Amino acid sequence: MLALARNSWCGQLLCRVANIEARCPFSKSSSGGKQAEKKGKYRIVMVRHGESEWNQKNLFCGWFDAKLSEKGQQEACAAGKALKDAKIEFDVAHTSVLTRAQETLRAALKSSEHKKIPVCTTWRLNERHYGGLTGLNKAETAKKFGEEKVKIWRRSFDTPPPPMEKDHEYYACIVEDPRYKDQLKPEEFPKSESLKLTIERTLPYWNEVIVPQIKDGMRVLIAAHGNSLRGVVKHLECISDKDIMSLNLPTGIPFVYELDESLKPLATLKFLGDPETVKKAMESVANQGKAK
Ligand SMILES: O=C(OP(=O)(O)O)[C@H](O)COP(=O)(O)O
Repeated sequence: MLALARNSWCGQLLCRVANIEARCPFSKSSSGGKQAEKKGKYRIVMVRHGESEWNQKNLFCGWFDAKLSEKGQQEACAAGKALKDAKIEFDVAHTSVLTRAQETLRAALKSSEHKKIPVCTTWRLNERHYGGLTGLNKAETAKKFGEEKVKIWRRSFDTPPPPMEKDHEYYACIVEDPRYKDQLKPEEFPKSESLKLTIERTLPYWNEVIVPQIKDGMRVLIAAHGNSLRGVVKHLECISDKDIMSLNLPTGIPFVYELDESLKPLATLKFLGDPETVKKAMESVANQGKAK
């Protein structure tokens, strides 16, 4: 069953050839000083895309296909430089179907002067579907519904935002996007997703496509989104449903996991960036839901 599913997902992947230190302040164990980094049997690197035009305007984005802002493009190039400085190379990359993640991947690989590698795209790495909130300003939504409510919509584990109905301004451009035609039946299309639901469709791809590649010794890079990556981080680090609420991933700063033979992280995620910058960027993401 799983093997079949794996083949079918692989078949659906749009694989193409692309031309393309700081510790995480989130975890107590991440604040440590200058101990030598332990090297794992395997390594995985992930990056949330650079700032998008909708991140810049502080809008709930989800499956809307926003492009990178100019700052986001610079962040993507800086991510590539950080990877190059850390001498980290890849054999394969995975990304979502959304332009902001793909642009980030392309720019990062280019600025790191990386060799051409296969790039696999899948809707399973898409950002969570933000439902009826899509296109709304986060601060204005907090003013209208209260910061607590917005925090629940943004960060609770299993409360999805209100559904996106057919008359929603962005319904048609998302549901009728031809990139989903062979991947999702109309009835399978999410109307909104909690982190739990996002994990339920991301993890099978992680387990069936990415894990086998890592175990085959391939060096893997994932360029995706704030919440699809929070799901992967939650899974890898076995973070509780409650504690995951306080993880806010910054845009455009790659993070690395050293993994043991069973793919258990040796330590929490390590950002390739200045600790103070990473901390501020994480706080800034958390504060997007404040009424201001
Ligand atoms: O589309 C989004 O995420 P993305 O910018 O990582 O793709 C969301 O709007 C992120 O918002 P959140 O940080 O309020 O969950």
